[in-house]
Amino acid sequence: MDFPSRSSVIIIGGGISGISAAKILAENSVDDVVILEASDRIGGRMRKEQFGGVAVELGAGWISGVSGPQPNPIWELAADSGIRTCFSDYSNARFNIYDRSGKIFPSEVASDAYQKAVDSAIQTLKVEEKDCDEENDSNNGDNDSVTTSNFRTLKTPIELAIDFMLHDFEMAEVEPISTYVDFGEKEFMIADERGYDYLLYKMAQDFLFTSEGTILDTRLKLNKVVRELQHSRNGVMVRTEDGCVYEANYVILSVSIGVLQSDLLAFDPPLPRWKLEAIEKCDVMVYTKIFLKFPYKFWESGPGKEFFIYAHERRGYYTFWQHMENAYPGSNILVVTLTNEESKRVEAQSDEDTMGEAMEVLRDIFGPNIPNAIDILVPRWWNNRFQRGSYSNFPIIPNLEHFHNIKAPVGRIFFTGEHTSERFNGYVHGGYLSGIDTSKALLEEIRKDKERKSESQTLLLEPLLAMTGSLPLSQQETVSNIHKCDIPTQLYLCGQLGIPEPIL
Ligand SMILES: Cc1cc2nc3c(=O)[nH]c(=O)nc-3n(C[C@H](O)[C@H](O)[C@H](O)COP(=O)(O)OP(=O)(O)OC[C@H]3O[C@@H](n4cnc5c(N)ncnc54)[C@H](O)[C@@H]3O)c2cc1C
Repeated sequence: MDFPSRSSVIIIGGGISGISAAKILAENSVDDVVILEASDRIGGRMRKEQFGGVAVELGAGWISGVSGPQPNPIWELAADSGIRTCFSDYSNARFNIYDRSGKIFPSEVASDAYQKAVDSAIQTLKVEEKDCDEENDSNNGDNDSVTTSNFRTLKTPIELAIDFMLHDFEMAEVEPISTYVDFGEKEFMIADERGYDYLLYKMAQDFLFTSEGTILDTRLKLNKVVRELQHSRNGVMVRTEDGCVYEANYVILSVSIGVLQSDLLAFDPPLPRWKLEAIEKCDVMVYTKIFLKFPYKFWESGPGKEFFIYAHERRGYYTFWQHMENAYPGSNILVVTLTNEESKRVEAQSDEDTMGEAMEVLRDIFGPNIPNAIDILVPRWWNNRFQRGSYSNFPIIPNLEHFHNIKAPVGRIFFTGEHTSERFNGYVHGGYLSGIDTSKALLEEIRKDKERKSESQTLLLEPLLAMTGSLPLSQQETVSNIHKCDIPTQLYLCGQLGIPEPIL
């Protein structure tokens, strides 16, 4: 029988949180860490793909909050790696709202609508705050039902505009206000052929890759879909879909909140109720960027025109558009962002149908004579079983117990990932910082464990040595050398010698 390979720590998932966790462990001399990654690459939700002649970011694309006194740490990593970025300001989108006849809302209407949306959002916050106070009331899972039901039936232009601002707020809901408080407001977009995930490869180059750039497969195992985690007496057994078994003293689980909510992973013993509740309470946002390539540019691309909004009665229907001229001049690519139910609907239909719908919208805005798109790229984050959504979305009013429980370890399984970041959930920097925090917590646990072991070793030795004289000579030698053995071996010897095991 093959024994499972054993290491100090297994990290499940090779996104930014898993890689930053591995880096901290490597820097602290925990050398036998193994990363099991389900897909054929590292990066997770940082993912570029070639489309229309350029590298587009299907997942994370922006570095948020780079203008505060203390910059977002990802901004520093980007600067160190020399990755190209460009300034991107979607706040101007509110002045480029088109109705279905292609007319732009007057700027006073847009400003007024924006103010009303802010007021309404504040109202919603108050309702959420009240809900939070009544925490134990049953939750029907429809957090924004007040907002949605109030605005779905409104039809006048100004009300329609408010609705689209609220949609924008919904998208922004994932951006905890604390990000701006800490790091400042400005956002930069990745505009580099190497992609956002290049930062991860740079970060991992010393411990996951050889100097020639090939993967150190003792440390990083790709295409390993973990299906089961089983606590054993002094570690965790991890089983993958291809039938392999790995064992470690500890596991860091960095899969997304969507995966935790799905049935991809089985736990033995099952996760405790408090953990399951925390996982269930966390919303998963689906956010989809659809890329369309055109033979030539027919949209405006001057200052303040990077983003535009389409106002349709159906909220969130091909609402939020961006051209890629700033990032990739001459690429003739438009991006439209969908969220939640619209994302799921579009994921379920053919790309051809999606292209047809998007073209209809663009013809409403720019008239019938614009050219057809020549290519489309529709990422499917919701249907990807290694993601099941785009990012976590906590209620705006945070519940500290919830945050505590979502990241708290269960036995020897430690949890990390953007959803475990109290302040920056939903973000790349949330993932990055959570990986660091989790590794530090694990290092502390390893230190305490060592202390406990040396105490219990003494505990074990004392009764054994006291008995030495009464043992036959052949066994006395075994006992005098027993301190050289690890605890499991000592326990085994106790059994062999008929000495009762001390309670450790
Ligand atoms: C469309 C989109 C746009 C975004 N835009 C931005 C943005 O502009 N700025 C920003 O800061 N953030 C953005 N984000 C969020 C950001 O991408 C994430 O917060 C961050 O990348 C999460 O990192 P993570 O390590 O927590 O998780 P992940 O990147 O999801 O890493 C988890 C890893 O676990 C692996 N895995 C899953 N299940 C298993 C299993 N059973 N066995 C083994 N491995 C498994 C996955 O394949 C994945 O590689 C965006 C995300 C999306 C999807």
